[in-house]
Amino acid sequence: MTALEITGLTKAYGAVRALDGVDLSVAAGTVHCVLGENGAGKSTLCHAVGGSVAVSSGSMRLFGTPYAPRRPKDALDAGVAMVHQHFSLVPTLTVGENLRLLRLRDLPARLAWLGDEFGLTVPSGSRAGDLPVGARQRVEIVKALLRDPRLLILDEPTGVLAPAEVDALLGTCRKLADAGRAVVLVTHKLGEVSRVADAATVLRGGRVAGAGLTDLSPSVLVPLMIGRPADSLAPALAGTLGVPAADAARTGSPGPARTQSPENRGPARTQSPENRGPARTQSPENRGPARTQSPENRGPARTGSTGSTGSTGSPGRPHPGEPVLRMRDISVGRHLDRVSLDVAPGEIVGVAGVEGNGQTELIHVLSGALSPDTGTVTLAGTDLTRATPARRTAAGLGVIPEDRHHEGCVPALDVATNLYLGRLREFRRFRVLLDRRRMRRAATATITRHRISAPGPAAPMSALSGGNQQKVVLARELALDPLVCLAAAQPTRGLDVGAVDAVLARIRAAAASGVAVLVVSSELGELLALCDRVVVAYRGTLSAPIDTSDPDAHDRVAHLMLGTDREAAA
Ligand SMILES: Nc1ncnc2c1ncn2[C@@H]1O[C@H](COP(=O)(O)OP(=O)(O)OP(=O)(O)O)[C@@H](O)[C@H]1O
Repeated sequence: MTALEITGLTKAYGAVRALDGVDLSVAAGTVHCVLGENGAGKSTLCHAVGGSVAVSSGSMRLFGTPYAPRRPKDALDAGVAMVHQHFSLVPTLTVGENLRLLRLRDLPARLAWLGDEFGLTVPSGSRAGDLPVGARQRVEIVKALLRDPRLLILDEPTGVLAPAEVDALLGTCRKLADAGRAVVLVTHKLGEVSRVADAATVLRGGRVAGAGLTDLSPSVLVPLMIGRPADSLAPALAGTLGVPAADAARTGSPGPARTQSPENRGPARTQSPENRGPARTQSPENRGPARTQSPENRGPARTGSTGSTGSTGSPGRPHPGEPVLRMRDISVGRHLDRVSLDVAPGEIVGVAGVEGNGQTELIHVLSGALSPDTGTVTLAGTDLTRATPARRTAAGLGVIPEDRHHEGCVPALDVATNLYLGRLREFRRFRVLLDRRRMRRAATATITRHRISAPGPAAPMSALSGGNQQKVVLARELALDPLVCLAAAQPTRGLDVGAVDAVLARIRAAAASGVAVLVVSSELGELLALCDRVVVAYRGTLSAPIDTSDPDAHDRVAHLMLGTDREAAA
């Protein structure tokens, strides 16, 4: 039986054809993945099925019956539930209050059923806005499942989940499918596709590039998604794609080079030292200031040294440079307990950890969204502990927040303004007027350079796909002048594989030009490939830094993340 049959679906936003004659067939009892690069039309397709976007033409059938939802309620009544890319919880209400807004008569019984059947529980008494994004996402999933849908649509649900939560969610998808329901899952992670999908459809530029695919290997899917072969991507992407590093190694692709020179290319990172990419920082050639011509890398004179987070300089590493970012004794409520962290110019330090262990608060302290109870933040000797965002920007601190839809951009403003937020005075005319034409010209160049898929610089941010909104935030922070330190939370979350490749290269280029880089990520493989050192956030504390060239780095970090190192020590 076909659960969902879509024929010739078209949706135009002005000149942009978000969907252009899309056909899709999802069989009952299956999990069907929808893939494609940022802006390919995946969310628009989900919204059309979920009743929140009115299509221009085309038709749908749901379990054999004509289906044309005009609003989300029509979809819900027909048994279609959707988990959106952006959160829909009311942040000021508790989780329980949010769930009661659904007006389901037997809510406690349904919650108990979800707990028994899928192991899904929610912190009913917590304020939704206080939850880490992973927990919020879990509540969104519970909200959708409470309605016991025949068709569940999940638009990139796993980006914010910890590995164990991803496993649980994929298990839930499987159970639903095995019970005769159907699941449409949008994801950028090819590892998830091969684990859970029965079939996949790839969209490209609003059209179907591959329909009903059952060979779900990266070598088949990647070219359909981004128009170039899988082996053109760096193996550092293995973690992000969710494919085993060995898969990437088989493709023989270039290594996680810190610079673009061929000498710096190498094989995939695995746990054995032989398979490590080449020394990323040891040779002076790799550290050179290599200041590129792009505006992203303009900045003050830098040492180009790979510094240290302090305690554990490993043998063979160059003499660490003086840290430029110093966080000292930072405490935030019960989230951070006297945490200290240093990053030197040219160094990439990663913060690993299961979500909810203080990483979010660490970035909030850097962005100024949170004032620490104790401690100081200094950048190049300037105290920024309680500085305004404008002063942080002026000091050269770029911050890419975790929840960029709410914290990183202003959806109602145009793309150009979002690209230059905090720097608008550069485009002033006669001190007061904003020279929009000049700003939009500059924005157009940035849009092209960063391959942002947008109708133009004057388009509202809300018209961009999730991944492209993220690219705008990244482009803005990388373009700070000076850029002394970049703190990026989950910088590749929600990006397609080609964009992840480009973002990692940009972060490496920034470090190569002397920028101190702090990356918070739940992608352990990505952190190990990208960073010089990794510290692990666990229950509000940070571990001593682990050198990523240590052959045991992966295992050590994994143990620290789970707290099992303490058990072993005990
Ligand atoms: N409200 C809107 N107004 C104008 N254009 C829009 C609107 N919503 C989406 N678009 C455009 O439609 C196209 C498809 O967007 P969509 O969000 O469906 O992409 P996506 O495949 O989900 O991308 P991502 O992986 O980044 O989430 C994009 O070019 C986007 O800019």
